[in-house]
Amino acid sequence: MEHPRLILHNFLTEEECKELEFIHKSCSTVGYRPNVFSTTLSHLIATNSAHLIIPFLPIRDRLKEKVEEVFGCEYELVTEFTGLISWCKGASIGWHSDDNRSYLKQRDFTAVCYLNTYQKDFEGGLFHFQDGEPKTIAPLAGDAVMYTADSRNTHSVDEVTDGERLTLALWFSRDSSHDEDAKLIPLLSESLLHKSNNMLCSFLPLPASDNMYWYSPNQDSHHDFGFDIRLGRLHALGFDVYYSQGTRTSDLSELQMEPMQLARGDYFLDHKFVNILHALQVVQFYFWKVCNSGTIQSGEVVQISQAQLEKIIEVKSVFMKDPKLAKTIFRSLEQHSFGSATFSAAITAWDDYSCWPLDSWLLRSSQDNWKSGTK
Ligand SMILES: O=C(O)CCC(=O)C(=O)O
Ligand SMILES: [Fe+2]
Repeated sequence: MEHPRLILHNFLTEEECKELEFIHKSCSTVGYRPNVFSTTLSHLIATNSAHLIIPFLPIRDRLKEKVEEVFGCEYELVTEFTGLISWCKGASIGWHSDDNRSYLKQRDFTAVCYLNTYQKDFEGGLFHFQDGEPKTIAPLAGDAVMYTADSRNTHSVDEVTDGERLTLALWFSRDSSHDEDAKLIPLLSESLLHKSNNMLCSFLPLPASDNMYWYSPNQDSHHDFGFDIRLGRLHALGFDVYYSQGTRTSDLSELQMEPMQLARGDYFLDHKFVNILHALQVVQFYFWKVCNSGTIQSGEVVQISQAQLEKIIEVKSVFMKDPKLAKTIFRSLEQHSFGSATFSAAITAWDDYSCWPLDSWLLRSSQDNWKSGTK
């Protein structure tokens, strides 16, 4: 093959795409390029969200097997990197091959799964190969593209002009010293060991350092411009954030660890979240699982007072220097409806989702999903 590559339609189900989208919109941090956001497996473990790596594992194995088969690999590959990557308005990448840096030479194969769809969820963002066929790929949720990481597959991605273009990206290597599992397993056992007995079943997120969540239009982590992406995502979905103690005593890195409440219009949702990351996870869970069920009833809400409103505005002035920009960056082309009663139901459902019994986890980790990391 002059240009070893393959496109597979419907490689992922719609449900798999939606679950990964939920994880990304709950947990992403600022990425390695402007207007790009990423969620890595090590980040999920480090933020006490290890249960969220589970949906990745079977997909990762399926992809690796497919790549080995398609490219006729004679020995087993290792997964070098697995991550969710989203490109928002303004993101693009010029012609390159994926092994074009000295520290990327171990990358032999690339697999990109599209988790959402061109002209439905975002505008722009077409993928092009420089030579050979197919030349241009319009991302379609569920499709996977696989290619060798060398210069036979030089490619580019057009600038995204609206919405958020989301992919699951993996790189595979022949060099077993670059196996990402070898890094993840110690992190994972550490994270599980530190859970006290009565916490075994619940994963409450622990935010990473606050600058990992700070979007800045010109890539410096300057807190005078840009916004906190957790608040930005909440804001784009119509929520404000309330800390009962206000912001006077805390800076951003302290505040992100504090319990808080969500506000919407002139009322509160009557629930205390352990921190802003927890609130974001529940909100994203709601929009993934519940909001499409329709009926909007009034639920448990509390009227906001003037003094409380002032605290909300204060939080915004710390976390969001540029609210308009946050809405542009995280604009969804889909419309979302919201019902506070169905939201209460989502809080309970989310507790079940984030409750991963340790026994079955350990059982699973000793089985084939992790075989390459433990051999
Ligand atoms: O998202 C894509 O379609 C490809 C992205 C890419 O080329 C890269 O991350 O190296
Ligand atoms: Fe690339």
